[in-house]
Amino acid sequence: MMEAAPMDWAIWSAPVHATLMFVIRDGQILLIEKKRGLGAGKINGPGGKIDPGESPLECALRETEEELRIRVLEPRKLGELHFSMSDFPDILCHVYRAEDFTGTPEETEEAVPLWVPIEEIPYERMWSDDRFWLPLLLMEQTFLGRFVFQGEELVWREVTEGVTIPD
Ligand SMILES: COc1nc(N)nc2c1ncn2[C@H]1C[C@H](O)[C@@H](COP(=O)(O)OP(=O)(O)OP(=O)(O)O)O1
Repeated sequence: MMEAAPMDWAIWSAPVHATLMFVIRDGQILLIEKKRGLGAGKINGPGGKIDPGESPLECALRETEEELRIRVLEPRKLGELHFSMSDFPDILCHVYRAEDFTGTPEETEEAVPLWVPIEEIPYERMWSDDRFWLPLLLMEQTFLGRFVFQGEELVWREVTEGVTIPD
């Protein structure tokens, strides 16, 4: 892991904005096995890219409904992830947590739902940044994560907790 940031985050901006949604209930977290798109084959939360004219919250709700057929209730934004990528446009990702939803998670063309005990989160099957911020979301702490990837290898990271997160 490099010591100094390999880029100037003060002037960084992302061409792609996206979302992730994590539902936590009864000591378990609702994850997906992603069937297509960026990160296909990995375990992640439901989510996706923000459409033109859509707010981050609207996107997180829409993507969760499209991928799992559930409607999340009272989500809270807890974090932001800034990804500098080598072979994909950079991404700013808004991260939400919720405890309740309507409907029953079901497999779709995009995702397979997975309920996992929070002590058994399969980080080895997830993007390698996740282990550095998902524990904060589980503790209901806010966070700003900045990550530099070369391909799928995480080469630099910085995670700040307890920050004020914009909507
Ligand atoms: C680089 O590290 C990442 N880590 C994590 N945890 N999640 C990531 C990372 N990079 C992207 N993501 C998330 C953000 C989004 O939820 C998805 C990517 O969105 P996707 O490409 O699937 O967007 P859709 O709009 O659903 O796809 P289509 O364009 O195919 O409709 O991954």
